[in-house]
Parts: sequence; structure tokens; C-alpha cells
Amino acid sequence: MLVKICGLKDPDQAVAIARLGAWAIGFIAVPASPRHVSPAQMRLVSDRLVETGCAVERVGIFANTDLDTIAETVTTGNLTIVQLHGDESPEFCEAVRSRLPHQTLWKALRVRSAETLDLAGAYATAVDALLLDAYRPEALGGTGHTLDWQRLQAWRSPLPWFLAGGITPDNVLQAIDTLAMAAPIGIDLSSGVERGPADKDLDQVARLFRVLRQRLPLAASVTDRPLES
Ligand SMILES: O=C(O)c1ccccc1NCC(=O)[C@H](O)[C@H](O)COP(=O)(O)O
Repeated sequence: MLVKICGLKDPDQAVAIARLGAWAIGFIAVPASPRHVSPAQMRLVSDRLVETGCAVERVGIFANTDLDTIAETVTTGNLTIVQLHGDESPEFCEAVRSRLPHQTLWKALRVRSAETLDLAGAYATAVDALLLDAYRPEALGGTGHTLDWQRLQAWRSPLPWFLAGGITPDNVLQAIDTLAMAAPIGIDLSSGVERGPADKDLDQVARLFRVLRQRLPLAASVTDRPLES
């Protein structure tokens, strides 16, 4: 089970979260978000992670952003994964992939109804993985709202996929157990381990990993790493 902690801005918090066991950390490149960070700030965080030997993936979250801006942000921020969280079409995803062939590419689907899940197949050859998040009209992400896990049980993804939306240390095992057959390869948390926008609560992140380790093998890069804080 891969764990992404999203919506960071602080280099020290990023290092601490990587050392606690995160496989990936996420930066919000969406200007309307209270968690928005500049490409220069992403670079500060990325540099600190690299300097301190934290081999975490660095994910940039974009929504309806033009190709040039995505490419510039990836370069400036030294990002390894691009997550498209808006209304990007499969064709746009293909264009991102052509422009950034060395970047892993994810498409987030904000699940509003069963029809949203039917869209997944259209992205099967356009991206490397999907991320399912809750749909809320007021915000594109980081809402703290959960998906209907029961209704997702029977879904079979055409691609590796991550579960997002309202996951917390308290409900994470219920989410994983409920979705065992749908088999997400990872989970993504933001507001469930947060003190304020882009200010993560390290005690909650530590609790998350304690809960997960009671139950699951985490990614090799996680279990091989010393559990220092
Ligand atoms: O987090 C944001 O502010 C955000 C804004 C605009 C687009 C995407 C955003 N977040 C994307 C993420 O990957 C979050 O981790 C995901 O929505 C889950 O958030 P939460 O429900 O708070 O755990």
C-alpha cells in the first residue's frame, strides 16, 4: 500500500513525513486552493528531500492548467509525478505524456455518479494511474469528503489506482478493508492529517502510519527506512 500525503509547503514537514513512511508527497499547483504553493517553494522542498536522502515521489497537482505551465512547474519544482485533477480529457493527458515522457502521469476522477467511473476506461492508455476523489461543487480537492466506499466495492479499475477523499487515521482501515476487492494500490490523504491549509499535523501522520503498520506491508521503500521522526 503506497501512501501519498498531499498539500505540503514546508521542507521540514516534508522530510518528517517522508521519514515517517510516505511514498509520495504532493504539492498543490492550483492557484485557487488555500494549499497552493509556488514552483520555487516546491523546489525548496524537493531540494531538501533530495539533500536529506528522502527518496519520495514528488507529485504536482494541476487542474485545467496549460501544457507550458505544467512543464515549467515540473522542471522548476523538480517533480516526478504529474496529477491532473481538473476536467482534462484523455487527449490532453496524451499531450502531457508526449511533452513530459519521463514523468509518471495520473488522472484524478472526482466521482459524482456511477457515470464518472465509466470514464476510467477512456484514460487507460493515456495515463499511468488513476486517483479517485470525492466530488464537491465548492472545491476541486482537499475537501475532506469520502467517496461511497460500499458502492465502489464492485468497481474494477483498468489501471492501477489510488483512493483519495476524506481519509483519516480513524477511517483508513475501514476504507482499505471495504475496498479490498477493488484493490487500490495506494491511498492519498490531505485534510485528514492537517492543522491548517498546507500545514500538516505530524502527530496525525505518525498515527496514520502506526495504524497502517499494524495491518499492512507498506512499500519496500517505506519498510526499509528507519522509523525516525
Ligand atoms: O488539496 C487541495 O487543496 C486541492 C485543490 C485543487 C485540486 C486538488 C487538490 N487536492 C488534491 C489531492 O490530491 C488531495 O489529496 C485529495 O483531494 C484528498 O483530499 P482530502 O479529502 O482532504 O484528503
